[in-house]
Amino acid sequence: QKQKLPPGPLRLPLIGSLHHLISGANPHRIFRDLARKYGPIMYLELGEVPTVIISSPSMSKQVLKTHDLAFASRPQFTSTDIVMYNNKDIAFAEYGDYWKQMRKICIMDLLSAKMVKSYSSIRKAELSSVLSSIDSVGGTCEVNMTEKIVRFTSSVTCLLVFGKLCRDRDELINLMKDALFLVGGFDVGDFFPSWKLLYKMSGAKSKLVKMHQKVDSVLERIVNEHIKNRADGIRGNGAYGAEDLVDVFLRIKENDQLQFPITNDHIKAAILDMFTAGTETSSTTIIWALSELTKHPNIMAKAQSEVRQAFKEKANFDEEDLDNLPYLKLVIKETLRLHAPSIVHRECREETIVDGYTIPAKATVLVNTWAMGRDPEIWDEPESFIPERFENSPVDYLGNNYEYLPFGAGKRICPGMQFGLANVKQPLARLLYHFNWGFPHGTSPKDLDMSEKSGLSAAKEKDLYLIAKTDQSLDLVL
Ligand code: HEM
Repeated sequence: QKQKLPPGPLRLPLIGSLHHLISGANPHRIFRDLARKYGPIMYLELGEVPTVIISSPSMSKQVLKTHDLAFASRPQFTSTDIVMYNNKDIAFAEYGDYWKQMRKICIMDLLSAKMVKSYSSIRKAELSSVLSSIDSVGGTCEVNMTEKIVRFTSSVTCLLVFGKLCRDRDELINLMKDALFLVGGFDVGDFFPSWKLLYKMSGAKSKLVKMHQKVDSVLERIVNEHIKNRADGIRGNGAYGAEDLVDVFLRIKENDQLQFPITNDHIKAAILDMFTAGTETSSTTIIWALSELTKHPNIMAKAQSEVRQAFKEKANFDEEDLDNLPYLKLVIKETLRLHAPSIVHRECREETIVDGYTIPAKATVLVNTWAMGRDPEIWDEPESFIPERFENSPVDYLGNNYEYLPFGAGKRICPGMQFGLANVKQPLARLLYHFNWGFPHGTSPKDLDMSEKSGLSAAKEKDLYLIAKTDQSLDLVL
């Protein structure tokens, strides 16, 4: 029987639909514009790779719920294969028993609610140091808030993963940043998997291999230090005496019931996931929220008044109290509508019929969550930042509302959701509590550039510079 592929633009010989991507615009915008013409399930060929773009809630539900199992794999890229130890991590692993084992460890042992709570002291201490550094500028000079926030989320991840053994933190953070950059990029060879020579010719492969060797030697050294400490009877290398994530893995490694025994490579790959999947996503959300708040002074005033009221006469900034900030929660939800990671990547495991169309096995399936977050068919005034739209609304980010999928949905939904939200909520609350915010001299909210970078996390392209004046009348110290 002849396949009926979804509709899509004309494909050129050899390059298929790749010419649509050469304009340099962000892929999520290009796909949104094409979908307006060809519909919410659209077929492209990016070089040799059959690709299906999904852009509506009902089609997303088909892919992420009705046929969840058929779409539970990830496309495999040269870059992740090299950097992630042959995709031995969680985020890029193919669907199968190995991924199931690693994901279970991630959910039960690394990112459970109990563990997320136990990371609170790390968050608090790192945040205090960021706040003091902002305060030290004294409200006179502009502060690069992008730099401060990226440093905060990377430091929290470093301490969480490597504990006290995270000695050369700056070096490690920079190294991870480089590795992340390489993983985020497409290589031309990924579009032409049968042309092996292209990988070599593009030069990207040798760059990746060199970077991987550099990262690997640092990670190997740190993992081995943990192994030595364990052999010497030191069980908790964590920043505050408990286990760090490498300790947790080494403990699990000793369990001989595991279907796939854990090696150093598995540990290093999972560690890299914490940086690639967890760090930029959290910092991007904080930066966008702060940008939207400073751009909208009325919303800022409302959120700030809620935070200051909630912590009035408190002795401490306890994480439990952050649950009593309903307006801040709406601000975060609205930020995640407009500025969530742009596209959810999946791979079709077996030929599947969706809405009467054939999705071929091995096709890459991209759910354009960014486009749905701004679809005028779904949202009133979709381009405006209105936290109140989520007030008394049942729509949440738990993966059941297919118009709003900041953490994805189904089998591969983000396992770091609670950790990510904790990493976003606390810094935002404290930044609003302690400081009054303004724009650098001569600029105003309308000058704030809100364009995004290309890339999965849809981060803000230009760094956010603000003036932060410490409000001396408040009870809590930095
Ligand atoms: C605001 C913060 C975050 C956002 C918006 C976010 C978003 C996402 C999205 C959209 C996916 C793809 C889901 C899918 O395919 O359906 C994902 C996957 C993933 N995320 Fe997050 N994430 C965040 C924070 C974190 C954190 C803090 C961690 C861990 C430290 C983390 C670890 C992961 C992992 C391991 C995966 C892959 C899961 C799998 O393939 O089974 N994320 N995330």
